[in-house]
Amino acid sequence: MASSDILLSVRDLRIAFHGVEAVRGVSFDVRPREVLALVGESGAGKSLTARALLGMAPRGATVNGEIRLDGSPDLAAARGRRISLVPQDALSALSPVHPVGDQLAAAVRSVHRVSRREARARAVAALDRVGIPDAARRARAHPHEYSGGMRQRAVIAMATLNEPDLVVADEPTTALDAERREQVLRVLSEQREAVGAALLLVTHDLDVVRDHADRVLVMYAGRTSELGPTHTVLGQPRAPYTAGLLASLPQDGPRRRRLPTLPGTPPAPGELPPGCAFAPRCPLATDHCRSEEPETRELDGRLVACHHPDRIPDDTATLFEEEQPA
Ligand SMILES: Nc1ncnc2c1ncn2[C@@H]1O[C@H](COP(=O)(O)OP(=O)(O)OP(=O)(O)O)[C@@H](O)[C@H]1O
Repeated sequence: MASSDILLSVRDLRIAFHGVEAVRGVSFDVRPREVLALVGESGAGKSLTARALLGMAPRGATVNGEIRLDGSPDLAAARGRRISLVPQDALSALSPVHPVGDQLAAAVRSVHRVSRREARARAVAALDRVGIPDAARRARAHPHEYSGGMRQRAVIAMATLNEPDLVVADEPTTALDAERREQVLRVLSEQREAVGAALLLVTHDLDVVRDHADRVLVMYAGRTSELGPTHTVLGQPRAPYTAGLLASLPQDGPRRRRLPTLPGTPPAPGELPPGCAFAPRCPLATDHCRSEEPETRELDGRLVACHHPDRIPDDTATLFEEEQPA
């Protein structure tokens, strides 16, 4: 693939706390305008990975590996301009003491040499674009005067205002109810497309991945479990962990199933088992899995880290299925 097809490249990203790695050598590319979803259970390292792209690793974290934007490792100037963040909690992105419109106008002026009046007009237009009703008046209100969904839309307006190349959205809808979630994801998708940005979308929700992502990176215990086009990975997973996540989704059908069907919990960073970190929860695990961690390799149009990807049945749900007596 030509390098111009790659907007952002991440190679062997490792993030450690006190010498214990929570992200253990993750590599992926983000292509211009694509939506790449990062999924996995809590603690997989999704947020750490996403925030490392913005230089926002938590205090005490040691970050190693290579992150390049358009081939350049010098990301300092790009962060906040060419790469922007939509966080889980809009209140963490907005100052409580300034009107929302002022904050958006300040973001405009941090990048463009325009008058205050022009910056303000762009801020109001951006709020209008994300569906804030009566945007000119609302621009004068403070964040606490907005509903949760409106605040999240205002943050999307702020994150796309300066036409970044990449938006990083870290669980952008977790704090919202189901109806608002759909609305906020739609607004995010519209604004991203309008400015021509790529999106790295951190989520727990495979339905969101299916509906919004071109490709998906499934993370487990700080590593890549599976990475490839969404329809390939979710349509016919080759990592038992992906199959387990899919099996845990509520499904329609004649058979009633107990949920969640993926047994156990992921290991904490300092408590990894020997071999494959997923082995203690994996119905396919062998002695080989319990002694040697699998490398990622290419298979059927995706990357997968598993010693036995060929043993996954076509009907992947049966791998973890627990039928209940009717
Ligand atoms: N500030 C921190 N100090 C120490 N360890 C941390 C810190 N932040 C994260 N970790 C460790 O890294 C692991 C991965 O964290 P991360 O926030 O990336 O998980 P995640 O996949 O985004 O989970 P969630 O879906 O719950 O947000 C955590 O389980 C924790 O062990």
